[in-house]
Amino acid sequence: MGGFMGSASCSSLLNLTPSDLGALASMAIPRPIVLSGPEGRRIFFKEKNLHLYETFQSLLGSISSEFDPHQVNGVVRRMSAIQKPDNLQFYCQQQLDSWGTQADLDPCSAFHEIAFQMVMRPASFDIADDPALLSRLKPLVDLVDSTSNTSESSWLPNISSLCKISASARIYRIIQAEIQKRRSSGSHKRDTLQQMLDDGESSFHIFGLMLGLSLAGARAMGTTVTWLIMYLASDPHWSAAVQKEIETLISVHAASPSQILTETLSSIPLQAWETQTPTLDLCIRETLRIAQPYTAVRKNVGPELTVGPYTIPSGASVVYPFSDTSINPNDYPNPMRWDPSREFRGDFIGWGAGKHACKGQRLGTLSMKLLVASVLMRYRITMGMQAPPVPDWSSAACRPMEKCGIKLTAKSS
Ligand code: HEM
Repeated sequence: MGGFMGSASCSSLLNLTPSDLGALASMAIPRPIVLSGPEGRRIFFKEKNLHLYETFQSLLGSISSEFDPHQVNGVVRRMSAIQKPDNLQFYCQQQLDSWGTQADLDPCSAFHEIAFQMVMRPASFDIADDPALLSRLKPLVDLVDSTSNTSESSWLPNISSLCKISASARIYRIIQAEIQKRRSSGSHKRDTLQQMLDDGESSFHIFGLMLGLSLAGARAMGTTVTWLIMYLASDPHWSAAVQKEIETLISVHAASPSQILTETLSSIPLQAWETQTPTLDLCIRETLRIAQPYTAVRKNVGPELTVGPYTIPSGASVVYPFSDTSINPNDYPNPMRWDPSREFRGDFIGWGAGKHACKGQRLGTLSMKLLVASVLMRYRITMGMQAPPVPDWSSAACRPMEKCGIKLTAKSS
């Protein structure tokens, strides 16, 4: 299977002229309040009147009036039966087969495609198995996602809402067609789409789930796994330690020495992935710290809040940039150095914190481990650089600061 990348731009979806854009840009809304420091962080993640979902509603525009991210939580919980290694490993194998014995990859896209597919798999087997459909869906989700980013949208909600409404409407039509197809085929699959249909959920709720999962999971996972692979490629010590750990896992679980790699990786139980890969866990944690330029957003839905000498009015938007701790030299000396053995002095917020902490942590971690294990066991990875690349914290896409590529060469060739 080849890749399924495509692109859609906001103005091409909406047919906006430059003067439309200018008029929309002039309709600014108040800037958000930025919290920082240990006390600001504590309030941001613990204060019950700071709502995530209220923010979602306003960021996604009017089409999302039925969008219910609470439901995403419930579904992610129900997904646990589906997030098994054998369900996900197939996609790593497919993608790696398409790369053959040698591949020069763009780090900004190669692993994002497979992350999108792995996140969609528990949601709908049909969507994840259809490269053409993924090619149509991913650029639209990317568009909704990019315009949802608070640091990049410059708080111009009028433009971004229009983009979101248009892209969301297209996603809705795609999902609706999938629902019709599943209903009319009479087939009964063991995915979340089927569970929701069996529970009598509306098309709009199913759309909300699909969009919610891909927004919450796909970009974060694509970015993290890309950086994890780039750091391992640049660090022989940690790369060797991770490989050794995976080899041990394989030797314990392989049915026979001749069993093919992909079959063995699929048959390693979830519990073993979760408890017997401490080195990989350290590498993932450090990558989440250094390569996640995320800004969390909330809305104060309660009465005004007092933070030291400051007031957060009712209705105000509040943000917490992860850079406040993740790359703060007081919390992490030499913060841009990737060092999985470092001591964590600040609060680790790689999966968020408090009641909105990531619900896809297990699925995300398992998917990343499977992908890294498949790549490391099959290929030699080189980056052709003296030093590891540096993540650009000024862009939500977290591109490397300098142009670089990932070269994979099959170990057997
Ligand atoms: C490496 C992969 C991932 C990373 C780094 C990540 C990170 C995060 C972070 C930092 C938050 C907190 C956001 C905030 O406080 O505003 C969050 C929330 C969330 N994540 Fe993830 N995530 C990942 C994968 C996934 C996946 C695969 C799914 C589901 C398929 C998922 C579902 C969610 C959901 C539903 C929430 C909101 C939880 C709530 O509001 O209670 N995430 N994630």
